[in-house]
Amino acid sequence: MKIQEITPIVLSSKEKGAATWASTMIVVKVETTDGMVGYGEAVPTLRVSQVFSALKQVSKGFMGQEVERVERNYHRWYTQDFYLSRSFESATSLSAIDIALWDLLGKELGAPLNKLLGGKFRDEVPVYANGWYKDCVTPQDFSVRAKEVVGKGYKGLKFDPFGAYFDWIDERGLKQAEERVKAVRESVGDEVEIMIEHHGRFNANSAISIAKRLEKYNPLFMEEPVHHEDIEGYRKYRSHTQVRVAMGERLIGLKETLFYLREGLVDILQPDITNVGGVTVGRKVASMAEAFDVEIAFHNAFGSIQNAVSIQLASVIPNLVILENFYDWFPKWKRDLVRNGTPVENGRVKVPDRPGIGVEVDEELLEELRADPVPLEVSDEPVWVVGGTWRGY
Ligand SMILES: O=C(O)C(=O)C[C@H](O)[C@H](O)CO
Ligand SMILES: [Mg+2]
Repeated sequence: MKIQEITPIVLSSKEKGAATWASTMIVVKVETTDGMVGYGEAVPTLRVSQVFSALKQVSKGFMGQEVERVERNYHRWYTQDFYLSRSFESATSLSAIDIALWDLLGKELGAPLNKLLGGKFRDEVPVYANGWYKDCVTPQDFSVRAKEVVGKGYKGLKFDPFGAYFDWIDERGLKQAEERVKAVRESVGDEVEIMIEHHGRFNANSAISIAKRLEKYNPLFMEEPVHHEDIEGYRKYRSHTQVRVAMGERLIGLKETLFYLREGLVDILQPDITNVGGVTVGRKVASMAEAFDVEIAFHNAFGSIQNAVSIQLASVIPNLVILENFYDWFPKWKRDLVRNGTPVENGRVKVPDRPGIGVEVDEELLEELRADPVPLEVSDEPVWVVGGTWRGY
């Protein structure tokens, strides 16, 4: 079965999500000479028009190739693109096409992705909630909302308590962050995991002060405490704190990931299948982390195709700790796009056994939501925060 057509499709709707980046989705549709269709997804955040164009370029490396040779097809583009290790746009395009090829392979064989990858290690995947704290500003807001989330059965919650602070945090910012975290901890009790999202925005000294203030609330991890590329900052943070560090959502390849692992900068790795290199590299990265005794918590913040493939991969690896989940805080259209949903029950998602990545896309809705690949609007609140939280009180 050969690749006949690769179509990037930008989806958008006026319905707001929990975050600006979540208002758009980039889907890739791959059609074969046998008339089969597979789906993948790429990252939109402030890159919609660039990723759309990159997909057109990367697709050229796949046209006419045999679907079944996923590793070889991946390597074909790895061979071609001199700047792949430096291009987020190329990496996410390659990842999206790779996901669609695995989807097709599963559909051709009538097997779910988990079977192609060696079978389920677990029948249900534990997930944590993100996106739940839209518009939360005061400790009281966080406390009330956190209780609702736990009421839905979630056993883990992630949130960013730092408001509009960036690079540097002062005493007032530390106090506000602590009050918010304390409010959540008191509201959910000791047995629910809380995860502190820093969005990679502090210098090392600020991040260290934060860790010292917040460690008593027993967070499962501190996510991206310093800027992604701040290697010296990570080293300093590691040598001055006792907390667990999670990072990895911006990693765009196997060897870049090896660097962070070998340097001992991370305890819980968060690769994103839609930019680390699809299923092909996502699986390798998880195994490499396993050899370093590092656990996996896949980053899973974008759309329903990413969610489906992340559940499949999370079901097969032995070193999964927990999977990110926005499903209950997606705008409705993202849930509707896929006919067979993956609801969260008791903090877990049942692993679907449908062929491929396990989604049946509503093609009519896909056409209705199709939008032009235009740049996203930029406001004072950065696109990467959960909406309405870039504020102090
Ligand atoms: O879900 C997370 O961990 C995030 O950090 C969400 C990000 O803001 C999002 O991935 C930006 O693209
Ligand atoms: Mg993050």
